[in-house]
Amino acid sequence: MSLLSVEGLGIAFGGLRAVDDVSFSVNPGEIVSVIGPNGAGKTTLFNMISGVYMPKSGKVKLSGEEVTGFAPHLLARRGMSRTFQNLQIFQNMTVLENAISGFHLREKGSVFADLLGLPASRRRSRDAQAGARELLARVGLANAAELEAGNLSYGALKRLEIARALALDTKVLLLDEPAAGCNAVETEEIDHLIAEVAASGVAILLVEHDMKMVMRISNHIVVLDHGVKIAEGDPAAVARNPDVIAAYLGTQAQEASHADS
Ligand SMILES: Nc1ncnc2c1ncn2[C@@H]1O[C@H](COP(=O)(O)OP(=O)(O)OP(=O)(O)O)[C@@H](O)[C@H]1O
Repeated sequence: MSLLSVEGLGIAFGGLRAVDDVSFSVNPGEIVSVIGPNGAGKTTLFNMISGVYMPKSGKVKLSGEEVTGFAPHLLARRGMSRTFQNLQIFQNMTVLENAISGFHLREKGSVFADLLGLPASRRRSRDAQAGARELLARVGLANAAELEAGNLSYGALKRLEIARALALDTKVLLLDEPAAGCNAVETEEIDHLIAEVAASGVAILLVEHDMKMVMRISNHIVVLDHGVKIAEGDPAAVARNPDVIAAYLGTQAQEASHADS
C-alpha cells in the first residue's frame, strides 16, 4: 500500500484554481518529485498535503488513513514531517539542541513533569538526546553537535533541518526545495542524504527547482502546469514529454518577451 496518497486534491483562491484535481501516490523507499513552471501550484499542493491549507476537494491519505486537513503536529505523530523553503533552524542554539527540538512534537509528557524534573521527563530528555545524536551522525553532523547552529555552512543547515524532520519516526518526508541556495558540492551532499533516507524505507515527496537534481534522484515525477497535472512518469519519460517541454518553453518564451519589452 502507498504510504502517501493524494486523491483529486484541489483548492481555489478567489476565482483562481491554484490546484485542480491532482492525484498521485508515494510508496515506501520512493522519491517522487513535483515540478512545474513558476506559479504551477507546487507550493500550494505541498501546503495542502502538510496541513497548512485545507483542500476544497479531494483527500490526503497516510497508509490508507484519511488525514485531509489534519494540523501539522497531528500529521507528525502519524509519521509525516516536512521541511520548509526558508530554514526553520534556531541559529543561537547548538546543532544538538536543534536536533533535540525535533523530538518534542511527539512527546505526550506534561509541562509540569518537565518543570519538576520528574523521572519520566528526565528519561524522555535522555532518549531525545540519544536519538538526536544518532540523527546528527546520519546527516554527517556528529562532529558539529556542540557548535552554535549559526556557525554552520548553508548546506549543513539544510542537512540539520532534514535531521530534525526525521526525529519523529518519519515514514513520509516532504522536502520543500532542499537544495535552494546550496552550491554544487552541498547539493550533492543533500542528494546522497535524500537517497540514503529513501533507501531506509521513507517515502519522499520533493519540490525542487534544481532540475538536474530532480532528474538524478527521482523515481517518479509529477508535472503541474496552471494547477493541473499535465504529465507523470520516470525522469526520462517526463523529460521527453511534449506537454512538459511546451509548458517549460512557454514560460521561457514569456520571460524572454518580458525581457525584450
Ligand atoms: N495564499 C494565496 N492567495 C492567493 N493566491 C495564491 C496564494 N498562494 C498561491 N496563490 C496563487 O496560486 C498559484 C499557484 O502558486 P504556487 O505558489 O503554489 O506555485 P508554485 O508552483 O509553488 O510557484 P513557484 O515555483 O514560483 O514557487 C499562483 O497563481 C499563485 O499566485
